[in-house]
Amino acid sequence: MQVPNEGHVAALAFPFGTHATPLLTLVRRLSASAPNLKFSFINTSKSNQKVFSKIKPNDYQNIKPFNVDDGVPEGHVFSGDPLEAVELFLRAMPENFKNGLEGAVAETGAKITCLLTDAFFWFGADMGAEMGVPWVAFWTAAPCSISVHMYTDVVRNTLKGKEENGDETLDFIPGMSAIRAKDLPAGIVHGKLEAPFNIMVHKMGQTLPRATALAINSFEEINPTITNDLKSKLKMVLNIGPFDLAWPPKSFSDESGCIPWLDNHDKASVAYLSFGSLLTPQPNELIALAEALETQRVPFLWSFRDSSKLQLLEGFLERTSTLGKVVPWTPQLQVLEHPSVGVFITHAGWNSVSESIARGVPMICRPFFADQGLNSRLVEEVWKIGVSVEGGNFTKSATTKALELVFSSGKGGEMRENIGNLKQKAKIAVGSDGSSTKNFTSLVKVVAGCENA
Ligand SMILES: [O-]c1cc(O)cc2[o+]c(-c3ccc(O)cc3)c(O[C@@H]3O[C@H](CO)[C@H](O)[C@H](O)[C@H]3O)cc12
Ligand SMILES: O=c1ccn([C@@H]2O[C@H](COP(=O)(O)OP(=O)(O)O)[C@@H](O)[C@H]2O)c(=O)[nH]1
Repeated sequence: MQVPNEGHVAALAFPFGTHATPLLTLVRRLSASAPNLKFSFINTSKSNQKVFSKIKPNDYQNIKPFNVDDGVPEGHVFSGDPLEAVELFLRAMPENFKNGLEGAVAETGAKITCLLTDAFFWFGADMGAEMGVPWVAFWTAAPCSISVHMYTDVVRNTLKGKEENGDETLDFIPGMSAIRAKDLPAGIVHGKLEAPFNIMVHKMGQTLPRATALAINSFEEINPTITNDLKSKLKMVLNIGPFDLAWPPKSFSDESGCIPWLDNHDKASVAYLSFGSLLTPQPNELIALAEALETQRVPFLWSFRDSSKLQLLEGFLERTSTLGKVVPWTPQLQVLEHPSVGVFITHAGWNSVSESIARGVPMICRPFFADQGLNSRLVEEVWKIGVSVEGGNFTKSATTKALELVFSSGKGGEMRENIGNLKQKAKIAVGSDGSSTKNFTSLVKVVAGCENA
């Protein structure tokens, strides 16, 4: 594809959770398709160090990181509340990004020709308008969750006064008839509606119609009804994923020897556990998980990021040293790809759910916050490719029941068939004539400033 324009794209990253990593992957994909473009990746220093440390300098020749203020005062002592860093950052926006943009233009000598931001940053609409450039919003979660944020006012008005136990369904929103009020992210109908993060996400839902394009790390066929509804409300909706299928990493690191360990196990026999980059279950749930795995003698590979909590499992780790393996981090894509992995016990973060679908691994979901409840509901009730933990948190009995369901029941076989079908649809979407491939071509044209994208 001919992309004639010299251009300078500013990418603005949300530095928490797994947001900056997929945005950098997208920027790298765009840079590979449009080598004439310059990219400035504007993010906090801490998040830039994390995401750029995972790739080789040769992999980002036209991409330059710029660091912005994270809003944390000099000498600040954190309370331990994970929301504190997020709210300090939100207070620094959008001034910190305006300063970042000025720095990028000054250093490169090239004015910005396209604004590509995490979809959270609703102010991209005003910034793009002031600069006279397209604003492309990038949503790193599922189409379903962006939809509920666009319908927030409708949800609030429709459910007002009706919500008792959260079982009310959103059948008044296209594609949402299986979703309950209790599955929604906080800040829509439950939680602190006026908390800074929830105000930001509410404004996002109201402002997205001003975006030139909304890019999503998903594929149209995963939920056609929601995709078509979003297309009826937005200028351009471009599902361009799953990224890890569309643009697979060339290499990976397996410092803990996960793959050789999996090689010694039978097909579909291992439970893989991971709760993303932010979360570790509470002690009682960790112990319940361990008891279920040990009693059921299920081989397990456990990505356990908070080493300070490992001592909770001391006896368990000794007794199960020949049954399971606990590591601080795994090459998750390659682990899910391995034929020995039979189930993914997950928090249902979108990247993890998408990666599990792309590799055909059924899930046991234990959502904690944000969009995880939504994703878990889609897994269990819409796509029928896994289960949510009964009662909402890990107990020995609920975990045992979920493991038996996936590994040993007819329903488990149905889940494997259903996720195999979704995996096939994902592969077609990223194929040479697939919907995600076509959408990515359109996105390159928008970002490169080509007319009639
Ligand atoms: O890192 C985060 C810190 C925080 O205080 C709030 C969130 O919220 C969300 C979020 C909220 C609402 C929604 O509809 C989607 C996401 C965060 O997004 C994370 O996105 C991941 C995909 O990139 C994944 O879906 C995780 O489950 C989300 O936590 C992060 C934070
Ligand atoms: O041991 C691990 C655990 C997680 N991940 C990756 O971390 C991301 C987690 O993103 P997700 O959206 O699931 O959750 P979040 O981190 O935002 O809570 C996914 O891409 C996983 O492949 C990984 O590579 N190794």
